[in-house]
Amino acid sequence: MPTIRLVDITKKFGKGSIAVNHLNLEIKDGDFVSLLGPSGCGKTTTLRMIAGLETPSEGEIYIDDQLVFSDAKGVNVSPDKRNVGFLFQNYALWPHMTVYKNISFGLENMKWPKEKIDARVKEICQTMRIEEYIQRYPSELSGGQQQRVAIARTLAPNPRVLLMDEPLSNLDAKLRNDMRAELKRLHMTTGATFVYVTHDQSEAMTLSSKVCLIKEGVLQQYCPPLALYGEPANLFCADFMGNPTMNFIPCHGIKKDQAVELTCRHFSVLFTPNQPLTLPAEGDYVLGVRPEFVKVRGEEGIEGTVISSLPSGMETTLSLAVKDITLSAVAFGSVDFAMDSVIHFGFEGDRYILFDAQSTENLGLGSLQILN
Ligand SMILES: Nc1ncnc2c1ncn2[C@@H]1O[C@H](COP(=O)(O)OP(=O)(O)OP(=O)(O)O)[C@@H](O)[C@H]1O
Repeated sequence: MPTIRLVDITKKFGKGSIAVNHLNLEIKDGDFVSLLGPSGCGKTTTLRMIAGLETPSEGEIYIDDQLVFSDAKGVNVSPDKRNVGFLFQNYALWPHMTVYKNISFGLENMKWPKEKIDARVKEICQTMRIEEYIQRYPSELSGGQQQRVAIARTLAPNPRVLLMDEPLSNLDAKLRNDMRAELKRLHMTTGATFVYVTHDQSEAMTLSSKVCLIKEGVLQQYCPPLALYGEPANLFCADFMGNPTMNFIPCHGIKKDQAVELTCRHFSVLFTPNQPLTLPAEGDYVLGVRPEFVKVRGEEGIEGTVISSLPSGMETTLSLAVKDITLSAVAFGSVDFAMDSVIHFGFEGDRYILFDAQSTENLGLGSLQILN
């Protein structure tokens, strides 16, 4: 049973500007969904429409099969009746209240009995590992501790759905990592549905069970993060996921039975698709190669010059030039390649992607064989 369903949701601000364009999305019970995309693509607007803080221009929203918004039927359930919790970037705790009071206050407003409130506050403080700060004021806590209190406050009423808008963006890198792990653990233990706005692809990648990648208000792809990484729907999705980013090599292709001979300016390769493809006799393509699939070898393969080599301990990121084509490569382990040295590289496996140069769509995955 889906928890949240958006049906053909559009949001227009003023006259021309369309923030969200005919969005259809089904978020299943217990999912951890990230709304991901560049600044201004409509992530926050989408989250706020689910919460009831923004009114869609068109479409319908269901939460737990209850219709909470419909322009056609004139339904618009108020935010406090949607049984969702929100956590925003500026999670302002009440400075004049202790941690205990910050958490209990909302429950008191909901007319919970006193003993139940007390038990719940203690329980949630234990879950968030903030029991020892229960009598402190926010000013006596670190940023990470304050953030944990804010999460505890949001989770206290047991919302089935937790909506979060870049909740970690004010924290430093180390704390952000700790809080990511905390959120993931929390998602497992509460069994709640999390909807999480971020513009950080690595955050979406590591946290979510599904990623909803949006560009200019239009949904590009909605799938588990590894599927988005390995089988991006188009060039935009491929480029957005991964760091260093995917190599895109423009080429001209001529069909050879099931395979395509690709001429990429300074070298040619034979692309053999994993599944049969229907392709024209000739066409323009973009070959997508993840940096980890550029395999640096001894003396065989395509010749490249090392522009830069960045060993980081576990892996080494290389920038290679094949005349005027620049490629990134990631080699496992700490290997320092000398600047300007000549190396050779090849291709292994079957995760290379053929994109249509015009439509930018992913046509299929396959393997590569160097021809010259
Ligand atoms: N109240 C508003 N009035 C007019 N335009 C708005 C309003 N709120 C958002 N927009 C516009 O709608 C579009 C989507 O905004 P939104 O805040 O949803 O993007 P976002 O993906 O969350 O961006 P960011 O990552 O920068 O927060 C943007 O072009 C924005 O300028």
